[in-house]
Amino acid sequence: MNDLLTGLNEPQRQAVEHAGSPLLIVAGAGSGKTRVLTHRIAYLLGERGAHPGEILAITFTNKAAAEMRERVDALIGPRSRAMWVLTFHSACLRILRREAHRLGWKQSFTIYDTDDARRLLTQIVKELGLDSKKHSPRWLAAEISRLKNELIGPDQAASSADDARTKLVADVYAQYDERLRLAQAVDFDDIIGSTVHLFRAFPEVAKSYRMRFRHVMVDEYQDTNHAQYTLVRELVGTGDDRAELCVVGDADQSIYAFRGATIRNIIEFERDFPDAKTILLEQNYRSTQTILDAANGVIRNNTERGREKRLWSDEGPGGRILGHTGDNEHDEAAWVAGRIDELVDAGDTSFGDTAIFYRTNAQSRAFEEVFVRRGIPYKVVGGVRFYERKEVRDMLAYLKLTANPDDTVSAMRVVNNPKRGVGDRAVAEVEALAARLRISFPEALHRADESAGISSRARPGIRRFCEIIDAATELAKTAPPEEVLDRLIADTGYLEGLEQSKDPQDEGRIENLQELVAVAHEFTEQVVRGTVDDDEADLEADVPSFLEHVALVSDADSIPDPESQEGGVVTLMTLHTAKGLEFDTVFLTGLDDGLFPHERSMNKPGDLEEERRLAYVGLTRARKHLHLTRAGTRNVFGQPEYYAASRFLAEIPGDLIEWSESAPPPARVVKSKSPSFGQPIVMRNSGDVPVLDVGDRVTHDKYGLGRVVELKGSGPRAQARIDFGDGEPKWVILRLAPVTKL
Ligand SMILES: Nc1ncnc2c1ncn2[C@@H]1O[C@H](COP(=O)(O)OP(=O)(O)OP(=O)(O)O)[C@@H](O)[C@H]1O
Ligand SMILES: [Mg+2]
Repeated sequence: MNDLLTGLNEPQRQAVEHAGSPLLIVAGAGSGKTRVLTHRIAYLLGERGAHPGEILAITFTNKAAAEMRERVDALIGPRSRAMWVLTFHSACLRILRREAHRLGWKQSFTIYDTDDARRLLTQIVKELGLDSKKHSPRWLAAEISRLKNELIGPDQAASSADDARTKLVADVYAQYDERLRLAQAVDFDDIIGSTVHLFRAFPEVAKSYRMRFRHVMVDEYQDTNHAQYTLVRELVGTGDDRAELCVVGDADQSIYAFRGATIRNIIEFERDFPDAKTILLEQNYRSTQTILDAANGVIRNNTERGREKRLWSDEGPGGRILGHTGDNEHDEAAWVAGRIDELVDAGDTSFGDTAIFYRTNAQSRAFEEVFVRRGIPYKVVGGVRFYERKEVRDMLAYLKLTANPDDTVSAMRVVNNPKRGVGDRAVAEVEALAARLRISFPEALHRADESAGISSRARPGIRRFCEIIDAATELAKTAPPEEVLDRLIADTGYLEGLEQSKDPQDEGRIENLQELVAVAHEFTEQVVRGTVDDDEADLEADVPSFLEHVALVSDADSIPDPESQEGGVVTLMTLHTAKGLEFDTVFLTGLDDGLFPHERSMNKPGDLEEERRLAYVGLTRARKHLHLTRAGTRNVFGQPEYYAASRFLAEIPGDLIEWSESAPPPARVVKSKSPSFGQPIVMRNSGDVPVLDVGDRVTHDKYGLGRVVELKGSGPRAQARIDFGDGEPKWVILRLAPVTKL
């Protein structure tokens, strides 16, 4: 059989070979959907004569995109560069940058993230004289986002508004839209919506992309919203010249309803493409049957489901799922840590192949504390992100102004930060000037000197601010982003302020700024080396490209590579981030009713079903060792709160789970080096890690005699791969494993 088709089962092979009509692959978790996409790309290139430039593959995160590219790279080599393997947002941005002029935009338009957008809304709420408690910017942002995801513009929102609430939203939306435009900025939803608009307003542009991308593929299709779906339809077309489309998804894993994702997309797919072929994949290659049975037991309780699926696995039943109810969250975390040590110790898993999932970011803390104490290497994905820190955002605001002189939100953020005598009153005066001349706020700052309406006390500060921005803008024309940042950090006096501060936190802030410069430097290096994306990316080592890179960073991008360090690190993340990933060992934690399912979701059946899908996603990430834990009692604002067991636990057939009592976690006791002493000794400390060479003969308390075949790491990280004569040699961490040299 063809090389590109080996390692695929029959329906997978069909999906890879299918040509012509649109293809929909709906299949459960771990059935090889992503694998099919990757092989399909390779097959298109290798067998069907497609050029890499004709391929557009959409994945959900930048990280997934990088992985897919890597796999294709391994299959076909550097030719893969010309493919577009991107998220919806990166692909649309790339298109928008090229076509900006058609929409009357400057090419250097700015992206407003959630925080920027909320600031702008706060400002609008204030200006419209609304009560921000009753109409919170957060709520308004969600309402506007919902409209945008449905491709409803401000005019349409206004004309269909029929009560006070919808009218108010429409008013704010119109203002918001205008202000974005004035600031030459787009929010995340606009990135998609404007691309759809571009294709609709300029059919010839749509056609040129359709002629270019003859093969369009979308992973995690269940999480696309209406705007994204429409984009795909516009791009692929429905006429004679339509491109080949292949989408893969699982309705049971749809977990982004709050971002407008809807199962409707699968129904619409079959309506818009009546000749679409649907392929089902039923064999799961990831998990043991026990894990699948548990996942099926849970998801079965949802009424809103796609097709009935009968997922099965060839992996055998595997071990039982282990459950633990802690006395509190610290006990829960300690049990998890104990269990990780136990598994790693026995050579049954590595840190890098272990993940901890929870419902909300705040839950990571208890785990971090115990991991630090026990020396378990770990990484928390998400949480308070680097780019959300105040000092980082401040500097990025300065940087954004060098790329886009009309960026109002950024200018308002930093015009008096560090303080330079431009107080609230002066800001209001400049705003009034901007409104009078219908220009952006930063432009009004530049014209403050000509206007009588600006108080003279604020003028020197405004002038200084404009000088700093102008000088950096000039520099940005030729210098890489890290140099511009360096200059800004110095010119603004921001660093000086932090250095002179007595606040101990400010030291950390200085480090964060250094880190930001380092990130920019790394970005430049990557671009120069050409490792970032392809030759067609229009990507340069300049400020706009760097800002775009920063704007599109997502939590999932920082998921550590299992191979990145010796033995890797345990990954902690929310369930939402876990989508599409797999790990040998999984701990699904915090299974307390009110926490998971989240209490906000408990009154609405639709929301509860979404939580259940989230549980299904979590359960199906595990290959071999699945653990379910809860705390029962948790500290909430310093008070113990009692929780009942998550209702999802009761949905898992009882005989699949082996519960341990809320006893202290098994003490880490390692048997004596020489079993004949029979006396347990406490865990090795790093002092007595045995020094081994390849070829040495050893004895392991559990596995018996073995021979060292490979070594890596040193000190407490030293690991040995030992052949015990019973199949694959096992990796053990010498600090932990009961191994003695003979
Ligand atoms: N035919 C096959 N033979 C061997 N292994 C396979 C086969 N198909 C898939 N796998 C493996 O099964 C695992 C799950 O595959 P993949 O991640 O593609 O599934 P998925 O359907 O995309 O899952 P999810 O719904 O979680 O995104 C991967 O490790 C993959 O390499
Ligand atoms: Mg997948």
